[in-house]
Amino acid sequence: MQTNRPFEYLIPETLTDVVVPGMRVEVPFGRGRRKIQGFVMRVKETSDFQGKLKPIARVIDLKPVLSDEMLKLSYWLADRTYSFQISCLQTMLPSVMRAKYKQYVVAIDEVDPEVVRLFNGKPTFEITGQLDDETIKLINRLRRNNKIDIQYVVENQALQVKRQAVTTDLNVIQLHEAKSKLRANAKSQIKLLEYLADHLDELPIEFSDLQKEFGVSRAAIKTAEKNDLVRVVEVTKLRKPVGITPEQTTKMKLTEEQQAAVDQINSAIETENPQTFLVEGVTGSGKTEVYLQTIEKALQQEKTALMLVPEISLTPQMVNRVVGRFGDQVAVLHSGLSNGERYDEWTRIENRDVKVVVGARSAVFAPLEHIGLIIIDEEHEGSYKQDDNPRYHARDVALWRAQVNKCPVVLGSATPSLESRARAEKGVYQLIRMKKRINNKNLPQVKIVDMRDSENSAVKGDFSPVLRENLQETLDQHNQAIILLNRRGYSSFMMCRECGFVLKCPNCDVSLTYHKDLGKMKCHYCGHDEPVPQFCPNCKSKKIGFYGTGTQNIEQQLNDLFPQARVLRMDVDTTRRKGAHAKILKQFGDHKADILLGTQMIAKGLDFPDVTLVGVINADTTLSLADFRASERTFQLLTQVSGRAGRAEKTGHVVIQTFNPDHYAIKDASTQDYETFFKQEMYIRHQSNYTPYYFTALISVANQDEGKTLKQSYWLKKQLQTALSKDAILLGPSPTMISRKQNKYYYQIIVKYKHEPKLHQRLLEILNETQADAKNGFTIAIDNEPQHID
Ligand SMILES: Nc1ncnc2c1ncn2[C@@H]1O[C@H](COP(=O)(O)OP(=O)(O)OP(=O)(O)O)[C@@H](O)[C@H]1O
Ligand SMILES: [Zn+2]
Ligand SMILES: [Zn+2]
Repeated sequence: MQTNRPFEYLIPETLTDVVVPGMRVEVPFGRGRRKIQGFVMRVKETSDFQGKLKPIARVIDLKPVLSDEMLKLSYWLADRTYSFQISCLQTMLPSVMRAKYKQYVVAIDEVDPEVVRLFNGKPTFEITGQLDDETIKLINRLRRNNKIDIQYVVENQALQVKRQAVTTDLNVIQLHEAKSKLRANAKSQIKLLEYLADHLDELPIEFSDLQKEFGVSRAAIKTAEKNDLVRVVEVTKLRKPVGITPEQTTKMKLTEEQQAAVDQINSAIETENPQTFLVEGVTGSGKTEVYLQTIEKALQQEKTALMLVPEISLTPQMVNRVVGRFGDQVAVLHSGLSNGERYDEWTRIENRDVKVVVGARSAVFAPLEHIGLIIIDEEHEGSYKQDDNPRYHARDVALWRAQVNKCPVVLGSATPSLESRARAEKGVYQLIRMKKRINNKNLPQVKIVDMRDSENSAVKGDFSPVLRENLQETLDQHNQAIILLNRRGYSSFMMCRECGFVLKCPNCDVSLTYHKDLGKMKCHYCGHDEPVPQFCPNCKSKKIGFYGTGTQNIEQQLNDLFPQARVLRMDVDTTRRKGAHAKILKQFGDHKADILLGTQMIAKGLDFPDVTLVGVINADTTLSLADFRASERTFQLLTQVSGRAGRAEKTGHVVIQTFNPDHYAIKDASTQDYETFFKQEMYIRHQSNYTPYYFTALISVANQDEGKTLKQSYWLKKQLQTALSKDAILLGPSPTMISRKQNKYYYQIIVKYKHEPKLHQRLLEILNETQADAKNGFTIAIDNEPQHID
C-alpha cells in the first residue's frame, strides 16, 4: 500500500510465454529478501529501466485470475476512487482467490504423450512452490493447448455435498455385449447398461438421476457393481446457496407499461447500444417481470446478463424469481456464501456454465463475458457504494462495463436517487416511467398520525389509537401487517416531543449530533457546535430529548396489546445466523405469523399478497440524520415500506406516526408522489449547494494524537485551497460523528464544487504524498461523492 505505480521485472527464460497479464506473481521487493505478491499488468519486449532488472521469483497462478477487461477497469477505478491500483485489483479478484486454496492439474487429453509423461501415472497432482520452471512451462503450454486444466480447490471442502454416482470402465461395445449376456428379466440392469451406453460422455451419473429419470433401482446398480460392469464413486455436487427456494414463474403477459419498457430495453440490447435506462416504476408496478423478460432477450442474443440487488439476504424473493425463471443458468453471489459455495459459483461463471449472475455490490466485478444487459435493482440504495477503500459505486462500475461490453444498463426503482433522476431530466439517462400498479390496483391509502396531538402524546408506549385500531382490524380479518421501526440515526439527535422541533445547524441545514465526549451538539459539515439545550428553542417545552425505542420493547408492547397475534421480529439480533432472513420471511410468506416487526431490513422488495397494513412507528428518525440526504432517505424508506401493502387483490392501508406531519418528505411519501418530492428536494439541494448541483469530495484524516490530526487537516485544507477557484466551497475541518474510533481521532474536510479542473490532480497528489505519513500513523481517505457524511 505504500506505492502506487507499476514496477518492471525480468521474466526468467524458463517462464517465457508462461507469464501473461492477469496472473499473480511473487517478486523480490526493496532491499531485503522480502518477497511480495504482484499482478502482471503488461508484458513488454524491452525495458527502459536504467538499473538491473530483478527477475520474477515465481508465478502464483498458472492461469490469469483477472481478465483484460478487469485489468483495464483497474486503471479507471483507481483514478476515480482515489485509491491505489493494487487495492482495486485485489477488490476485483474473485474472493475465492483470496481464500486459502490449492491448485491442481487435471488431464483433459489423457492420451497425449506429454500429458502422460507429466502425470506419470497419477490421476492429478498439486501445484506447489517446489515445481521446477521447466514443469511450470510445460503445464502452461499444455493448458493453452487445452490438453490439461488447472483447478482451484478451496480449503473447506467438507462443505461440499458428496453424492453417490455410477461410472463404468467399459466402452460402448463392451456395454452392449454385457447387456446381451444378461437374463431377459433383469430389466433394471438392462436399462442401466443402455443408459450408460447412451451417456458415456456424461459419466459419472448420479444415483438420484438414474432413479428419477430412468427408474433404475439401487439394487440393480449394486448388482452391476458386483459383476464388475460399473463402479460406484462419490461426486462432489455443487451446492445451491442457502436460503434460495426458486419460485418457478412462467413468462407473464405484459401490461402496456411493462411492454413499452421491455421494447425500449430490448431494442438497445439488440443494437448493442450502451444506453442507460432509468425505470421509475411505482411499488408493485411489476418491474421484476421487465427485468426477467429483458434478461431473456439478452440470452436469446447469445449474451449474458448481470443483475445487482442491494443485499441478497434482504431480497430473497427477487433472487428466487430470477433463479425460478432461468434455473441452472444463474449464479448467485453474495456475502453470506461460504468460501466453498462462492468457489462453486465462481467456477461456474468462469467455465461459462452460467449466463446470468445475480449478486450484491461486488458482483459487479463478476468475470462474465459478452454481457448483453446490466440491471441494478433498487438503484437508490446506499449499499451500492463501498464504505472502504476502494470507495467505488457499483453503478459507476456498471456504466463503465456497459461501455466496454456495448450493452444497456437498467436502473430500476420506485424512488430513484436524486442523482439518477436528475441525469434522466438532462437526457443523459433514458427515463421510463411505470405509473400504475399491476391490475390497476390502487396504491395503499396512507394516514399520517400526528404524534404531537394530545390523544397520541398521552398514550403510554409507541402505538397511537389509530394504529392500534388498524392493527386490530387487520388481525380480525386474518390479514397480515408489517410494522417498521426506523432505527437509523437513532438517539444521536435531539427532538422535542411537544412540537417535533429538531436541532439543526444554522449554516448547513443538517441536524446537529450529540457528541458524548465533548458534551456538545455538533455539525459534521462545518464544525459548528453549541451546548445541549435544556428546553426546546422553538416552544420552550422541556420535553426535548434524545429519541428512540428498541425493537424488543416494541415487540413486548405488541404482545401486550394483541396477545393472540403471532409476531415475527426481524432485526440485527434475530438475523445473525446464516439464512435467518430467508427463514423469517418464508414463515411470514406462509402466513405462519400475523405481524412482521422489523427495522429498515423489512422495507424493500417484499411481495406478500396478504399484507394489508403497514405501520411506521417513528418516521422521524431518518429525517433527523445529520446528512443532506436525510429527506431523500426518509422519502425512500416510507414510500418503499408503504408499497408493501395491498399488492394483490386486497386493498392496503398505511399508518405513519410522526412528529413532523408537515414535512414534505413525509407528505409526498404518503401520496407515493416521487415526482413532487423530486422537484421540492431539487429546489432545496439547489438552495444549499448540494448534490446533484454540486459535486462532493470528502477527505478525512485520522491519527492517535488529536492535535496532530487537526494540524494535518489544516495543512490539507491549505493544499486544497491553492487548487480551487473561489467558486468552490471548502468546509471543515470538523470532527466526524464518532470523532474517536479505536483510539484515533477523525477529522474531515468537505469540498463542494462545480468545475474545478485542478482538483482531481491535486487529490491524486495528496493521496500519494500522504502515504509517507502513513508511517507516522496517519490515515487519509478520500471519498469521491460520499453516500453519507458522518
Ligand atoms: N404482467 C403481469 N401480469 C400479472 N401479474 C404481474 C405482471 N407483472 C407483475 N405481476 C405481479 O405483480 C406483483 C408486483 O410485481 P413486482 O414485485 O415486480 O413489483 P415491483 O415493481 O418490483 O415493486 P417494488 O418496487 O415494490 O418491489 C408481483 O406479484 C408480480 O408477480
Ligand atoms: Zn418544542
Ligand atoms: Zn454546519
